[in-house]
Amino acid sequence: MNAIAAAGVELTYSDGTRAVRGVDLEVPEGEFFGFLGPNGAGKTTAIKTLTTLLHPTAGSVTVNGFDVVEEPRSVRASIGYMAQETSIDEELTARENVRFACEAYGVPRSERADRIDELLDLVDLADVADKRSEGFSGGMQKRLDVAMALVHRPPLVFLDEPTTGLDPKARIDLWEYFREINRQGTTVFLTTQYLEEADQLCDRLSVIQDGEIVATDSPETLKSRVGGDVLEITIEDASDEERERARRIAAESGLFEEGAIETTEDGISVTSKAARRSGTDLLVALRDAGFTVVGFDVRSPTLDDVFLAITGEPADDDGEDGEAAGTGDDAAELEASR
Ligand SMILES: Nc1ncnc2c1ncn2[C@@H]1O[C@H](COP(=O)(O)OP(=O)(O)OP(=O)(O)O)[C@@H](O)[C@H]1O
Repeated sequence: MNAIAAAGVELTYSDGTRAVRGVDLEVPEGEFFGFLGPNGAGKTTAIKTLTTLLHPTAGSVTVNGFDVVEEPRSVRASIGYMAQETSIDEELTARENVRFACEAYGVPRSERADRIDELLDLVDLADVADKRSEGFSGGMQKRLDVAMALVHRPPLVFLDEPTTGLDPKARIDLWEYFREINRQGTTVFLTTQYLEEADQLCDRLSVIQDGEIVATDSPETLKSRVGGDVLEITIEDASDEERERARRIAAESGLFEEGAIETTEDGISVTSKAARRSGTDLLVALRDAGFTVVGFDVRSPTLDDVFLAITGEPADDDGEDGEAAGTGDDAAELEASR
């Protein structure tokens, strides 16, 4: 069975913003599925629609076999949801927070103590179980949030940008817990703006841009669409003419038969399978043509490169930033939907 099945889902806010436009989605049970997109792409709106916090303006969604509009209570009882904003009470200890979540989700009293220990252990907070969560680092708070989302052993858990704002170490730690949850059989639906996160964790992912899914595939396949690594070269005197001259030299060098060669703000970029192999040859060709190269970098494709390759446009070309508008009305949305 599919854990999530969405067809033609639209979500238009009351001010007319079409945040989700015709999303079709199927997530089989057991999958680690990602929703990848830049700020304001519609990830949070989509996740709130799947978790019953917002009503779709059109289309249909079933989650664990329940219709999100007809059977919202059954949907909620069968999912865990870790929102972007933490749901922990800083006045309470880690254990008290998880106990509170057990009460909220109706975990039978006799099972609570064991469940709390098991979950605090899973997210490595057993040692600080009886400390007030006030002093917890961002990463510890997120881990506690994860534990609280899992108290009722949901077969499906939604994680909305769970590692945004964390340092790299805390992020990598969290990934391990997410993997473990998935290994134990829980379907995971994760939204993220980080390609690396999606790459590390997801079996499959959809790329969302301006409310529409523009690609769905495994991370490997998506990255391969970029067509190789990205070589970035910075030149001294990066006037329009000089950047264009450098671009032509790269294009005519014969070093990169397949791939894209473009001017950038301060030089050129080459996206090609041969980027690593032939990068130094290009440096020599540029030097011979009188250029002074002041920067040189070969890197794996990033989210922006995937976006560029898939859509032909940089990820945030339209300059939209949904963060402020996206978080301001959460309480009202929750109220309205209950
Ligand atoms: N309550 C709201 N009312 C009107 N427009 C909204 C509301 N919430 C979000 N939007 C708009 O809907 C679009 C999608 O926003 P959403 O928060 O879903 O994106 P996101 O991909 O989750 O971004 P972020 O990474 O910033 O959370 C944006 O254009 C945003 O400005």
